[in-house]
Amino acid sequence: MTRDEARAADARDPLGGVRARFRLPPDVIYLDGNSLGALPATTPGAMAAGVETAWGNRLIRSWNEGWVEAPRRIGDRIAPLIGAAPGEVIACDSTSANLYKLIVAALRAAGGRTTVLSEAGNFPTDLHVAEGAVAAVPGARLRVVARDDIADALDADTALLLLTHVHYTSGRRFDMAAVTAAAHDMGATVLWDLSHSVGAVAVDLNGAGADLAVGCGYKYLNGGPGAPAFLFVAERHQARLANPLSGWFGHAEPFAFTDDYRPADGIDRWLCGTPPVLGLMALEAGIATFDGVTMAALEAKSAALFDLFRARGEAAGLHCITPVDPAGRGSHISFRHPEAWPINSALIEAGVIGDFRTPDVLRFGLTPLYTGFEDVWRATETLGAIMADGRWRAARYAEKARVT
Ligand SMILES: Cc1ncc(COP(=O)(O)O)c(C=O)c1O
Ligand SMILES: Nc1c(O)cccc1C(=O)C[C@H](N)C(=O)O
Repeated sequence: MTRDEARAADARDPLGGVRARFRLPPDVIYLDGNSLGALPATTPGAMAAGVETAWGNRLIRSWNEGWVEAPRRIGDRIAPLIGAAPGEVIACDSTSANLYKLIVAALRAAGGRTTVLSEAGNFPTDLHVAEGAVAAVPGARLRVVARDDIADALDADTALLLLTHVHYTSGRRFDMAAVTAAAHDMGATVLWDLSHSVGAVAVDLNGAGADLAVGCGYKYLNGGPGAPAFLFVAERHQARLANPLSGWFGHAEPFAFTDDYRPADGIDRWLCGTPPVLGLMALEAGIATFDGVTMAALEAKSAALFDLFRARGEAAGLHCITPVDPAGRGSHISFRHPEAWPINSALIEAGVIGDFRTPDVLRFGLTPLYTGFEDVWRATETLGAIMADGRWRAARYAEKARVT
């Protein structure tokens, strides 16, 4: 594809107009929306109004004017993006905290089964939180096996299978329906981490018979740094699972101010403390960037961006580690190169923002709401130039940053 052909592809892209829903700096090509989504154009105004009017003028009255329902309202807006029904999703806490709540709850309801099974190389917080969660449930243990050994490791003691749907480095995607069915055949519950899936690929939790899920608000949902996360509990599990973080916002009647804890019916019981209202405002504006956009359209564009990136990245001398089959991957593309760190640093200096994942992965987010074909063409042109002229060998690119 030539640059003109990339421009032509942008001109006929049905999602081309959606880019205007974002404020992107003109001097960079942003390919890290899989880690921190771009700023939606409406977010500054929504936040300013929320601060000045709702907080500044309406003050505490705002709790009854939309604030207290925000976790549930926003959960219901996330639901269609992940194949969930209204009342099955709530926006709250961080992904890590939501993992803890659901892992402990699932273990306590597992009828004597004691094992949480997960994948070696899963996103660290999933394994770290699982380690802490099993320590909180007497007799429970965490078993971590290689991806290819998961099916065989499911057994009569598996209480919970904890997997990340789209892997954060390789981008490999599990077949949610098949894995869920295999776990159910063994009598286990499944908890899916959708952090790299929500807003990136079509997810059909109920179609797959999924039990539990969590996911991030600040990546493809464009909710802003540290945005509230979300959790999903299938309707059929809602009455039997208890939130171990039994805070007052998950109480049936928080404002009855009782000494005893009585959980709310339905998804509201997964709240713990006072919702972070300002963060929820930004998350709501982020989710609105999906209005009128189908996941099928996003997936189709992501696949086309991927093909262009892969061909030109490999031509530049990098080895693509993300599966070629669109059904087997998410919406980012990763390459392996022993000098991934300095190459990524040189790219950032040249205005192409992707990221590095230890030890040797270069990762680029393809976010079809605001990434175009010419962006990919220019980014890979820059990558090719950096590889050809070897500028990444300069000493300054070797310096490590605190956050990668
Ligand atoms: C798979 C996965 N789970 C969880 C998280 C993050 O969790 P938290 O938002 O609690 O830091 C990330 C990214 O940070 C992730 O990639
Ligand atoms: N949450 C992050 C942060 O606070 C700082 C830097 C990066 C992140 C990320 O989201 C990392 C991301 N989950 C990943 O897949 O690598």
